[in-house]
Amino acid sequence: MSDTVILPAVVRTVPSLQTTLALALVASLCYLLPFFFRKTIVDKDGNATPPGPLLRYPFLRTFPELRMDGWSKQFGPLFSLWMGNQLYVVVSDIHIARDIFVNNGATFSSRKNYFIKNQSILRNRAITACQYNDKWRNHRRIATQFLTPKAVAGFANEIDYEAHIMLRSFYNSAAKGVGPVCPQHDTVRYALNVMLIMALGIRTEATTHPFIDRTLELTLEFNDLTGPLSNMEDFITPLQYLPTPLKKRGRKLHDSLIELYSVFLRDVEAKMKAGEHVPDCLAKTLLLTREQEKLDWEDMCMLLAVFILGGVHSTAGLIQWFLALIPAHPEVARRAHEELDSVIGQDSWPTAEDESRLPYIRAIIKEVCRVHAPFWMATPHYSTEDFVYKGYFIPKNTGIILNCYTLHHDERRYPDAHTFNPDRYLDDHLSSADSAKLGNVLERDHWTFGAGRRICPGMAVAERELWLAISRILWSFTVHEIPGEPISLEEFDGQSGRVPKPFRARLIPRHDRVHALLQSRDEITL
Ligand code: HEM
Repeated sequence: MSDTVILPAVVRTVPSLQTTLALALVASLCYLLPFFFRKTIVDKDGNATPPGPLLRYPFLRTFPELRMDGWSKQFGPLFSLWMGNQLYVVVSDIHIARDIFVNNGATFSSRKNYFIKNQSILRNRAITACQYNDKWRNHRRIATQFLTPKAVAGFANEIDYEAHIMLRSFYNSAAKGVGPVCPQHDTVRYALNVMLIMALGIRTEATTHPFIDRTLELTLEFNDLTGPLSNMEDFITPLQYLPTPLKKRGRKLHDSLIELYSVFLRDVEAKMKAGEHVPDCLAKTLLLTREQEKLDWEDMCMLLAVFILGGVHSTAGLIQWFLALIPAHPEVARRAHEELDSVIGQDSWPTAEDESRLPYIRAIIKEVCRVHAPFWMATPHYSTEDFVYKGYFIPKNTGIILNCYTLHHDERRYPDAHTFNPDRYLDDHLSSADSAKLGNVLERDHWTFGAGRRICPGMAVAERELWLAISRILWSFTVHEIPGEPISLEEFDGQSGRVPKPFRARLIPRHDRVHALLQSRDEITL
C-alpha cells in the first residue's frame, strides 16, 4: 500500500494569502469609508438629505465661511455637510432662512451639545449653550430683563458716558491728533464697561485695570476653543475619552470663568447683606431671585459670563472694523461729516436721540455690520424633530447653519455686494432689532444678529453702543492711515468672532470744539 496522503478537498479551497489580505482590506474599507465619506439619509417617503460635498470635514476651522460660500454655489442654497459624525444643513437663501429659522422655530431652535463648548466649558448654561428647553427659556427671560430697548434706555447715561470716555481716551492717546491710535484696547474697554455695568454694576476705571486683561484672556481663550463649527473632539466621539490638550483647556477655562465671576458675585452678595447700595444690575437680580428662579451658583456665574463673552468682542470688533474701513473711503467720511455739520453742528455731538435725523450715519453702521459680521455663520441651531423641506429630508439632531457670509453677498439683495456702500441702506429707517421682525424678509437689513427664537438678545444694547461710538468718532475726527502702515482689511481669525488684524491709525480732531467737549468729563468709579 502506498503511503501517499490524500488531502481532503476542503484544504484545497483555503484562500491564498493575497486573497485573505484583499478581503481584509475590503472589510476594513467598508468599515472605515463611512467615516470619511458623506452618507445620504432617506426618510420612509423617499425624501433624501440635501446634496453636498463628498468628504466629511471634522477639521474645518479656518475661514469655513469661504468654503461654505463655494459649496452653496456648487450644491445650491440648501446643502448638507458632514463634520465627522454630525450632519449640518447650510441655509444660504433668505427665504429658506425665514422658513427654517422663523416659521419653523419650534423645530429648529435647539443647540448641539458640543463636547468642548457646551459640556466642558459652559456646562449647558449661559443661554447660548442651553438646549431648547425650559432652562433656556428661563435664563433667556432673566437676561432679557436687562436687554430690552426699554431696559437699555434705563442705562442711557452710563452707555453715553462710556462712549465719551472711549473717545477721550482716543484723543489723549493720540496726543491730540499728533500720534497714532491703536483702537483695540479702548474699543474693548468701552464694550466691556457697558457689559460690566449691566451685569455687575461696576466699571474698570483705568485703561490698565488688571480685570481688563484677565477678561480678555478668558474671552479670547473661549473664542479660540469654540469655533462656529467647533472641534474634532465634537465630531469624533472616541477623542472625548482621550486626554487631549483641548479637553484640558476646556475644563480649565470652565474653572477660570467660575472662579472669576464668583469673586464678583460674592462681592455683590456681601454688599447686599451689609445693606450697602448696589446699583440695579443682573447680579443683583440673580441673587434676589435665585430661589424662585431655581438658579444654582454656576447658573448665575455663567449668566454673568455670557454678557462678557457675547457682548464685548462682537461690539468692539465692529467699531474696529469701522475704523479700519473708513480711511479707505474718504467719500463716505466726507458725506458723513456733511450730514453731521448740517444736522448737529459743532457745538454739541450726536446723542442716542439723534439717530433718526442722521440716516447716512445709520446706513454706514448697517453696512459695516453687513460687510464684517463677526459671526459669519451665526451660532448653528439644532433640529429637534425630523422635518421635510421642499422634498429634502432634515433629520432630527441636524445642525443648522445660517450662512450669513453668502446671504450678505447675494447680488440680488445687495447689488455690487463686495463694495462697501452705505447708500444701499439710505431708505432703511429701522433699528436692526425692528428690521429682523419685518414680514418681508427681502427688506431685512442684514443677518448679523442671527435669526428666529435664538436671535441675539443683546441687539438693542449693541446697536446703541455702535451708534454712540461711530457717530461720535465721525463728529470728532477724521481717520487716516499712517504713512507706511497700510491698514489690512483681512479678517483676523478668532475662531468664533472675527475682528480686524491689529492696526494703528491717526485720528485728527475735526474742529476746535473737540478738545473742550472731550475733556469735559473725567473717569469715575462705580
Ligand atoms: C454687535 C454685537 C453683537 C453681535 C454681532 C451678536 C451676534 C449674535 C449672534 C449671531 C448670535 C446667535 C444667534 C442665533 O443663534 O441665531 C448671538 C447670540 C447671543 N448673543 Fe449676541 N451679538 C452681539 C452682541 C451681544 C450683546 C451685547 C449681548 C449681551 C448680553 C449678547 C448676548 C447674546 C446671547 C446671550 C446669545 C445667545 C442667545 C440664545 O442662544 O438664545 N450679544 N449674538
